[in-house]
Amino acid sequence: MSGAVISLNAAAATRLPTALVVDGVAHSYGAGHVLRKVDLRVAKGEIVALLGPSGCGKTTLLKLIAGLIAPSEGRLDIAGRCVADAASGRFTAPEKRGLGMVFQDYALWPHLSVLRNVSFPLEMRGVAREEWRRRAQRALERVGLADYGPRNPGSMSGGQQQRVSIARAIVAEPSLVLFDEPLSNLDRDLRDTLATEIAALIRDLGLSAVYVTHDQGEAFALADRVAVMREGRIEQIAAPERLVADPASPAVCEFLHLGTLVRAERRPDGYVLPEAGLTLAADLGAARPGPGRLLMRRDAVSAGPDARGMLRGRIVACVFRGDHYVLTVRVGADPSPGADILVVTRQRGRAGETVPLDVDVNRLRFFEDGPGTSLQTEEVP
Ligand SMILES: Nc1ncnc2c1ncn2[C@@H]1O[C@H](COP(=O)(O)OP(=O)(O)OP(=O)(O)O)[C@@H](O)[C@H]1O
Repeated sequence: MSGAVISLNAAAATRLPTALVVDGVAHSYGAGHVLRKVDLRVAKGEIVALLGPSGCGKTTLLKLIAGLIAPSEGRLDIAGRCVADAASGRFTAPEKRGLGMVFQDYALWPHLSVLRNVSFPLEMRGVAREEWRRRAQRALERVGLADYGPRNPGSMSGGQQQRVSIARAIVAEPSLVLFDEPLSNLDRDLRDTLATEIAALIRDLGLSAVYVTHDQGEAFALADRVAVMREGRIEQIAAPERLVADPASPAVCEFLHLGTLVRAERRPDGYVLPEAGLTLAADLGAARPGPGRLLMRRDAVSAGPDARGMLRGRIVACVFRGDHYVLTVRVGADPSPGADILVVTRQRGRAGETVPLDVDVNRLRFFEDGPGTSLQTEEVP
């Protein structure tokens, strides 16, 4: 996206308060809660992605922010103004919240030209004709569609239509832009390009955004912070690098595919893996002993001719990933059922082959059992 920049008045921008505050917000569509006391703050100029599996409540949270539904508990502030408060019954209609929205299905009016689709939010506010024409044209230039104003949206590709809806979302320079899986109908290459462009656009314009996706790559490419959601809660919110380096729970490890999670018992002299019937020796000093899950990051386990062979395992599967192979290696002494560990290698492995493995115990991460830890033990490569 290139062209003229629609810029916020810098002095006004610095005076704006936090873009969004979600305070103890809960929601249910009927019997069960689909959102449970969610807290979230989005700073001015920040992009936060809501990432999580289907049904975890991402869209419900976005709809609450948009004003398409009302919270059953809690309060929402946008740009320092309360827009919903369950306790007092306060509720501001969506069109009065000062938001831009981009949906998965573009939501363009087929009977209006591209320019009129983009100018619609300005026309609704009573902006004079010359002014809305000029600003809509600038927004189209900003998304790389300067010459498309007179066209009909139906005659454009999916990617172009989504650019039109992005132009419409930013034309009124809202303090907050909401994105609901905007790229999921597009092919992979276009998704990567548009994700980068959306992030640059939001930053150039000094806007803030909440971006719903179930695609980790997309979330990591464009967000300053990513909120990993699970079962109606935010399990962890942090910068992408921090999520990977310091995951808060087994569920976050599973969702982000950070490695293999195996059941383990932590003891002062190492980790006992009951499924494999073996112990990984490590000096764990004063760490509290007990049962839990052990994250074996892919880069914590190595296989191949140079491995000293702390463990031995049998290759169960080998998947080629373009520039590396992912082996599933079953470790364990009979009669234990064995534990499957994912290992990244440069060489193809054959199913049935026995391989020596090295484990860097300093790169393991242990999660004590407790409320909230996931029961799922295997990671999908
Ligand atoms: N209008 C509705 N009436 C009843 N239940 C609903 C309604 N909308 C959503 N739900 C339920 O609320 C839960 C959360 O749905 P939500 O759409 O927020 O999840 P999501 O994380 O956005 O999922 P997806 O990625 O599949 O869109 C799901 O169990 C869903 O079935």
